[in-house]
Amino acid sequence: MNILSNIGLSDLTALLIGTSSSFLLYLTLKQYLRLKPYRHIPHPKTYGPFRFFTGNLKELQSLKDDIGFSGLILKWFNELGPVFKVYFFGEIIVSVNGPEAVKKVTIELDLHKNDLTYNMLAFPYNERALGTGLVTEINKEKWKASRALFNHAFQRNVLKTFLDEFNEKSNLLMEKLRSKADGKTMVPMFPEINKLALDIISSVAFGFNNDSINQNENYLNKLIINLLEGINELLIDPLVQIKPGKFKMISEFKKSLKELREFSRNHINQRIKDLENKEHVPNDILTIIIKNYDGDSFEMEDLIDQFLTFFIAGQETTANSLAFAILELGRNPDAFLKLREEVDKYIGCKNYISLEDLANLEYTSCVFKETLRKWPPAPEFSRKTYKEIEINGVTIPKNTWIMCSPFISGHNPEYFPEPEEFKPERFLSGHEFSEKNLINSYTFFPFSLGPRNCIGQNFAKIEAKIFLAKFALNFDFQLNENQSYGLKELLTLRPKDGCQVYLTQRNS
Ligand code: HEM
Repeated sequence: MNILSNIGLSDLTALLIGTSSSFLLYLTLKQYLRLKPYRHIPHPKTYGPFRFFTGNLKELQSLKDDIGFSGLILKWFNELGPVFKVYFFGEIIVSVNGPEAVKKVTIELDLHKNDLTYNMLAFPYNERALGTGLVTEINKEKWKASRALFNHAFQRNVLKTFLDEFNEKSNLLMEKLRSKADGKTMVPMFPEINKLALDIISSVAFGFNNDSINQNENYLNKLIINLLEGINELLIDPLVQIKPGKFKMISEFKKSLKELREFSRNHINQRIKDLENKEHVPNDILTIIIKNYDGDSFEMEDLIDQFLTFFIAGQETTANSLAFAILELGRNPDAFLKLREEVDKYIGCKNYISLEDLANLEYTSCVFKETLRKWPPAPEFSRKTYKEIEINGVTIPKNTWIMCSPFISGHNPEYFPEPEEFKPERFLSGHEFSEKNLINSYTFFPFSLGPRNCIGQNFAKIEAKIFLAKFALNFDFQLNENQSYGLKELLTLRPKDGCQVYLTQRNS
């Protein structure tokens, strides 16, 4: 007789109940032990019948677009203070805030990047995307070697040699915008600025004329958009891979990634060949990298990772911040007039803006900084503790995912009174806040700090100031009142409705 037939229905039920209870007990114990070392760190209120497990998942899942993840953690910071944890299942993130904490994490302890977050950019859907590029390289020694190579290419004296490209691409965009400046055509500025940023990085970093500004739909632009969308989906929903409704998007993602890597490979190979044949090549960032290329330490796939990294890091962030800048200038016409007064005085009718001219544009710089304070495109960055550490008197265990937030700091009224107001003046030298040293590297850090700060910050500042100056010299504008001023927070922070304006050619 089969042994199972001897077991009655009630025995089976008892067995099932017993097994499930043991499993639940096991899960509870596991979660208890996981949370135990963090019990002393406050966390936001949790909701739902399984909140012991799901933690703060419910609030994270019901994020309002207008606030975004950054707005939510700002709310939690205001409720809980400088060090708090957020958790869902076994994942625990400790948010640390305040100048001392930021200095400790980024400089004094120089913590490693957190592999969990950066792996989603490096190898999303088990495909090689940004791979071991500069942003996503976790191994410190390998990262150091590539950073040393790139540092040279991003020095101001090297960037100076690319000013023609920065000017030329901005002029092209101004020309295109002039054709729409009838006061009636609604112009979505974000996609236009995005194309500008793509064309500049293509030309300055990789020496090719992408010309997306003059095209409605650009091949490279489309591939990059598909790539970012795929990564974004994964970041907000780790279960996306098993959802049939998302299969098409994932397949588009994989196809675009393959094409992008192929495009990069061909371009790099061509440049290597041209250099070997002593052909004339542009003295761009790619040439600098290849000339310094050490075959022992870099493979072609590594170079492709870097190529893609610069395309993405160099485009999204700057484009987002410039779209926010136009939105803020539209809502603060006095600031726009001051900026224009300055560019009229120092640039006037010059078509070419030099580094010396840029140095005179102090108010324009302040407008860019104030935009980055309110709307840092990379609103958080994460690190991992490699040993137990103490921050603000709070012990944080080894192997903890730590988060620092330029967004929280930028909205802290202690350093930035009336943080919701757009006041570029607070960054003027001699202003009471700069005098009191309230605004410093540890309260304002949109480009991060320490060894892993943004290598492209000078690049971004040049691009931003040239664009803003030329825009103010050429146009008057009104915002489309019907647009939302909310946030869209995916991989980066951007204006929800993409900054819609009506342009008119300026009456001088
Ligand atoms: C407004 C514009 C920009 C902002 C706000 C910004 C912000 C940042 C931040 C916060 C980081 C640190 C990220 C982290 O720790 O995970 C970073 C890293 C990086 N950024 Fe930017 N970025 C901007 C523009 C650019 C541009 C124009 C480029 C290239 C041309 C660039 C290339 C990079 C690279 C390669 C890294 C990684 C550096 C490393 O780890 O060594 N960024 N950026």
